[in-house]
Amino acid sequence: MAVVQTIFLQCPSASISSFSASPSTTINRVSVKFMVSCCSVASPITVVNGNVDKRPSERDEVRLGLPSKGRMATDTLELLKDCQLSVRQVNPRQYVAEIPLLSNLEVWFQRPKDIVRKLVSGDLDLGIVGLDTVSEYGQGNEDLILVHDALEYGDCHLSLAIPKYGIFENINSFKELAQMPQWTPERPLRVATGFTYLAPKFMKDNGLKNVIFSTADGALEAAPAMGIADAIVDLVSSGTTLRENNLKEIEGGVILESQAVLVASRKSLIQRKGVLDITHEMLERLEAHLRAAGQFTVTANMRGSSAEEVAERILSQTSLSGLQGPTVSPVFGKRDGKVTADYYAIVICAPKKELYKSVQQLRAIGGSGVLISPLTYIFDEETPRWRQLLSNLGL
Ligand SMILES: Nc1ncnc2c1ncn2[C@@H]1O[C@H](COP(=O)(O)OP(=O)(O)OP(=O)(O)O)[C@@H](O)[C@H]1O
Ligand SMILES: O=P(O)(O)OC[C@H]1O[C@H](OP(=O)(O)OP(=O)(O)O)[C@H](O)[C@@H]1O
Ligand SMILES: [Mg+2]
Repeated sequence: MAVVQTIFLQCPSASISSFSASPSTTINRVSVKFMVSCCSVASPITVVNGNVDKRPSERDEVRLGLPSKGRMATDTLELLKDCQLSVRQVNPRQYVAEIPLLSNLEVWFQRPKDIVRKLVSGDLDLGIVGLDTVSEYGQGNEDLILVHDALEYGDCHLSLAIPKYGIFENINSFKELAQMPQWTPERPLRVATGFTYLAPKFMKDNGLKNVIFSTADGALEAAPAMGIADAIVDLVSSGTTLRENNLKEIEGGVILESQAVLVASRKSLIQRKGVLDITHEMLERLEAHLRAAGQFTVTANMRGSSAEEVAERILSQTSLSGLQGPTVSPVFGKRDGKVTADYYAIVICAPKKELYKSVQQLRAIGGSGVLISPLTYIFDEETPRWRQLLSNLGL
């Protein structure tokens, strides 16, 4: 008969990967139950005869992890607010909050990397973080599913950068860097990075063997000038930090393009009650908002002999097609005692980028009184990402 033991580990930043494997190798025919207490959230992992129990922890609430600090934190709350999913947090030091519109959902504010770790461990069901964080801390774990891969903020890329000066002056591509005779087993290329999974993987995948890595939490860009490293792998967005530190990116040196994403645990989506429904609603709202954010509603009046004739004129112009096509409605007036429609009101959606072009095209075909208003949401019949998610889950 199996013996079950419970051990409590108290660790401020416990990650499952740091300890889950070792006990299972030494304990045979004995079940050990660890309680990992981390930021006041405790969840059991049961190791039965060497196998980690992957059942979701016992709780009824669905948990969404949001960044507690850093540049992603405010933008994430703003995006949710724009989707009418405002987060209610009693005070900023409280790590648990709610979205009143989504009952049975708990919001947990966590560091981005801990959101990914807790999705993997089953302590969170959903999370919003940068793709770079999912890739670095998720390490290709198949339990992590990207529900929405482009939330349109937090844009940056993970890149290899080298000095502009010295032996690197004429090196402009990864290939040239890899072929430099300087890198040998005795004197490898020294790379400083906080991305200790993605950076070595990239080097290995691209065949650069003579390389070693050092890690630091911030201000990596200083490492080459300090003589600690030859190159760095770090996030770049405006490129200012690299420029100010005399570093350059090289062709073939981009490891990952990143922006904020909505990520979920596959296990939670399939097994935990309520997760799929909440995910569906969040996805619909996010898609509807993000689609609308790029468009304006344009209304105008046009003289015409029939709705079809007006529609034909509109459809002859490339920037005026709208979502499904223009809405054309008669505007009735009285002429010689008879009710007639000499004018038609038209409503279309136009991409923000093409706004002025749309107005010019409308004028060219006889449009007048052109009104432009912001669009809040565009709900389609079904979001393609939802269909994709269901098929990914085999549902
Ligand atoms: N310069 C940048 N511009 C845009 N987005 C960025 C930039 N740097 C990072 N990000 C995105 O924001 C996320 C959070 O980065 P941020 O630096 O704010 O927090 P952090 O790295 O967790 O904290 P810290 O830098 O204090 O360790 C990153 O994972 C990335 O997705
Ligand atoms: O291309 P840029 O717009 O200059 O941005 C890039 C910088 O932004 C991030 O640093 P952050 O501001 O998060 O500071 P950190 O080094 O303390 O993480 C990143 O680590 C780069 O250093
Ligand atoms: Mg940072």
